[in-house]
Amino acid sequence: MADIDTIAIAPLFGPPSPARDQTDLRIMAAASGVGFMAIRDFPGDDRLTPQNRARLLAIFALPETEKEKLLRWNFDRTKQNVYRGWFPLQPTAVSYKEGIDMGPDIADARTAPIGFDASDPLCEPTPLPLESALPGWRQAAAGYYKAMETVGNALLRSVARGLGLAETIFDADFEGGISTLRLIRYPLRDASSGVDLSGPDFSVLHKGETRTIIGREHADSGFVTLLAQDGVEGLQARTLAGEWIDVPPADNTLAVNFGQLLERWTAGRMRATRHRVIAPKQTRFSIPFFYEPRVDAEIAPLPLEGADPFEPFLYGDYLWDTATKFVEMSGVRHLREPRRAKAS
Ligand SMILES: O=C(O)CCC(=O)C(=O)O
Ligand SMILES: [Fe+2]
Repeated sequence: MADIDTIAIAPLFGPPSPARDQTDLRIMAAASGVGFMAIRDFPGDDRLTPQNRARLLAIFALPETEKEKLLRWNFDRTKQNVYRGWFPLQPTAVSYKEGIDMGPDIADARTAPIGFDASDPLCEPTPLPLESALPGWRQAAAGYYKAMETVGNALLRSVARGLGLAETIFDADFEGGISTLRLIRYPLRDASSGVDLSGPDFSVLHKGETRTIIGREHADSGFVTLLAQDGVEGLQARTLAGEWIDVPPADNTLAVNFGQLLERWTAGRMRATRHRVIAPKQTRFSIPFFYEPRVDAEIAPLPLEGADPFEPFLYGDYLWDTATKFVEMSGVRHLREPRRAKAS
């Protein structure tokens, strides 16, 4: 049975060394094999203590009226924001979760970072709770965002080296990136919500026990996802052989999976692994960080031997196409036109 490797990645933050080469190899093996790994031992890993996670997750304790102020347009037509902000529980959806999506503006007060386009919903500002409602929360979220960007950068270079490419090959595309920090709460599903939970969409057998699905099977769309689980199990990854394996939570550790963009970019050398969440016996929280390029990055074939060429595309166009298929983004697809017309 495939296992998920836990890799101490400190060597990635130092000069070239045999230990760094070894780390690159392990990351490459995880990315091209099961497509999941766990990482620990990196700058900012102290942000992943139970106490520091709790500071970010305190947003869920806000009164409903405060959370409603952060809703997106598809859930509240009086709002302007369509991409960033709050998504509420959708009782009849397979994914039973609520939360918030936050962009780079939470960590960088500059109004026009590189690649920024004010007319693009993918660059819109994040609606945030008032400082007085949650003192210190904004600062904690900004610090967390920056720490994850640093980890993402280090993985980016490791992936480049692992592919045998110049380690800086991706750098320019990620300067001014539009990564998303998401906070998720999965409450216990209300049995009286009118959904028949017995169907195969909604429940699976796990170690002889029937478990409800609360996070629908999917692959992430971006480059790499850095996921902090809050001590409660439930996350599962699908192996190449098609079996589901548990991705257990661990303090000061991030579960890492690779996204569809990376899979496409590397002609399948790195795997965008499908994953899902099955319901634990208590409320579950998680903190994914989707590490992403800038909105106007042109994704073009890499100089990889034997890789099939593809038509270059703009990251923003690809992201909109992919992201608007997720249930929390339903109904917004028509609000953004591709920035580059497809060659016909
Ligand atoms: O909650 C989790 O552990 C997984 C979340 C996830 O897969 C996602 O938000 O893309
Ligand atoms: Fe995911």
